[in-house]
Amino acid sequence: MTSAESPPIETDGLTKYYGDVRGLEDLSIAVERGEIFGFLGPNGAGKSTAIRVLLGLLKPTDGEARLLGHDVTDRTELREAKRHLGYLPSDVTFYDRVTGEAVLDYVGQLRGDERRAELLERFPVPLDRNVKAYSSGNKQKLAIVATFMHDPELVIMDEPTSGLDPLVQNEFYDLLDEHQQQGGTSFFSSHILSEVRRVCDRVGIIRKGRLIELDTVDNILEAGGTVVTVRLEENPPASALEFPGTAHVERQDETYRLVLAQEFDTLIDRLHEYTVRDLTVREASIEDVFMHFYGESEEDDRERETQSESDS
Ligand SMILES: Nc1ncnc2c1ncn2[C@@H]1O[C@H](COP(=O)(O)OP(=O)(O)OP(=O)(O)O)[C@@H](O)[C@H]1O
Repeated sequence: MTSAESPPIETDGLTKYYGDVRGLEDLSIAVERGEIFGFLGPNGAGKSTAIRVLLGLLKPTDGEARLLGHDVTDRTELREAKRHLGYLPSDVTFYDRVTGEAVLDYVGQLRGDERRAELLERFPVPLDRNVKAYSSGNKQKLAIVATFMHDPELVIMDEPTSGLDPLVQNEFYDLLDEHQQQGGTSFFSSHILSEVRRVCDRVGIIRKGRLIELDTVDNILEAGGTVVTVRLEENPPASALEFPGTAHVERQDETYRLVLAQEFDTLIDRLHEYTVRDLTVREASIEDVFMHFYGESEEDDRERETQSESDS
């Protein structure tokens, strides 16, 4: 299969353990050509591990990964894939004591730089200054220029907008849109839900190394579109208000906050059993909808388990 026919990113059962520590478990995804794909999950979920395996920087423990149709565990194939790939790491580091200009010259010689002048106009940096003296925002802008200047088919980015001010962020989102319009594919990890809403077509959410959701942003938002806050006199446990259609229920004293699809009939049936003191309904934000995928940290999980053991 030629690279033009295969998905730009394809993994099958991809797994990575660091000794006994699970980094990533059984990841199977296919990112389609022209897609902007967001890779989300809480700290330590396995996003960077997945990205590093995809780039051939880490050897998988099990499973397969292909970039633009090339097996990333085969050196020759990986080299071929990288000619058409842009990579923006999360912790951008450049060799000390070189100018921004020299960094771009070096990367340009390796991969090409036909978009360099245009991108520098959009993401200006002090080219003649030593990169060591760059602010974190300028380092990130230089890295964006270096990532996109050979006009790659596929870009893989680890938290690309960290350190950027809002105007530069917007310029970056426009760049992703244009890249997409020209048939390019983007895959990036992010913690910023507003940017996911703004740019992503589809997201994969991982937690504790495993993929727990894979869908379009629109479908995910539609499935959990409303936030209901209700105050009940009887103080039942939060689970009393969980039913198919609720994405998330949390309780604080006598107030319950539900994120749910438009399942109002079921909700009203449930509430019928209680004395309702107060009720408000509003449209859910992306934070409301996505938060339950993040859920608690492993520490909170343990705390909750301990709590329920001592309650019983
Ligand atoms: N070099 C390593 N050696 C041992 N364990 C590691 C190593 N790198 C990552 N891990 C572990 O693998 C798991 C996944 O980490 P990873 O960095 O991929 O998460 P992440 O989703 O990128 O997190 P963040 O959002 O904080 O960047 C974590 O439990 C982490 O502690």
